[in-house]
Amino acid sequence: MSEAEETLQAFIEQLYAQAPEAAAQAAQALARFLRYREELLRWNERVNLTAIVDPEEVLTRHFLDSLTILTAVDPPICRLLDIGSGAGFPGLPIKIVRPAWALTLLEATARKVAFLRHVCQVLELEGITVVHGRAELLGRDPAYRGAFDLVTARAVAALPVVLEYAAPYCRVGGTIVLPRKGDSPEEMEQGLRAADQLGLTLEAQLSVTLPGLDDGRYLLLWRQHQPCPPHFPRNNAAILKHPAGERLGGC
Ligand SMILES: C[S@@+](CC[C@H](N)C(=O)[O-])C[C@H]1O[C@@H](n2cnc3c(N)ncnc32)[C@H](O)[C@@H]1O
Repeated sequence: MSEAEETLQAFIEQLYAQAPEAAAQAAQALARFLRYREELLRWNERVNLTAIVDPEEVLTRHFLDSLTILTAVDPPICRLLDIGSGAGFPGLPIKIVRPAWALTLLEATARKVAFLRHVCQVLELEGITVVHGRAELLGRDPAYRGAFDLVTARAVAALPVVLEYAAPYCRVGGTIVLPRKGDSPEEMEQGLRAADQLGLTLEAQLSVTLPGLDDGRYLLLWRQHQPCPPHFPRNNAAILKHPAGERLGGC
């Protein structure tokens, strides 16, 4: 077993420590991760899904990195939405170790959606909905509005933009967890102003260190303390041109 595999296994075993039949559940989860990696790298040869192609790095930079979200929030049951999921990160690794959660993967790019549908079938996981669509459009649909306990999005957009994508989906009292890296102080400040407009409060900033990779990752944990105002999300042109929290010019 490689070093990265051992680290992933140890992390999974820790997550299952309290569960009955912990060893069997951890072994099943690890087997799913290895199958997931196999499918990801096989598809990636003909469909561009990820720039991370080293098998060890898939385990750390994709799987372990996704699982660190559970160090911030880990309810027994949860409706989880992963926005801009790409090849499934961070939503699908979380689902592998928390199979009772209901997961929705939202992704705008058709080839990634095709991979997500394929890999969910191969992994034989129930309770996953893969949606081909754009966050700023679906966020206006009453069926999705305030319908999730936990919303995640990794590497999707600048902080104020991703907050506007995420807040409309989060129920009051629910949580948004964003894995981030390298936000400037200005982006962070604008994110805080955006949060204010979107009914969110920043509850925690938790640093994350992956094995052999101390590259300044952190999780931002936001609470939806009041409903997201109905005029959000705006259309994408407006979101990108005038991100929420933007300082207005003038004298
Ligand atoms: C850099 S990739 C990150 C993928 C994955 N979250 C990860 O961390 O590996 C960004 C993904 O977000 C998707 N995306 C960007 N904007 C989106 C939007 N408005 N709605 C849905 N998906 C979006 C893109 O298609 C792309 O797959």
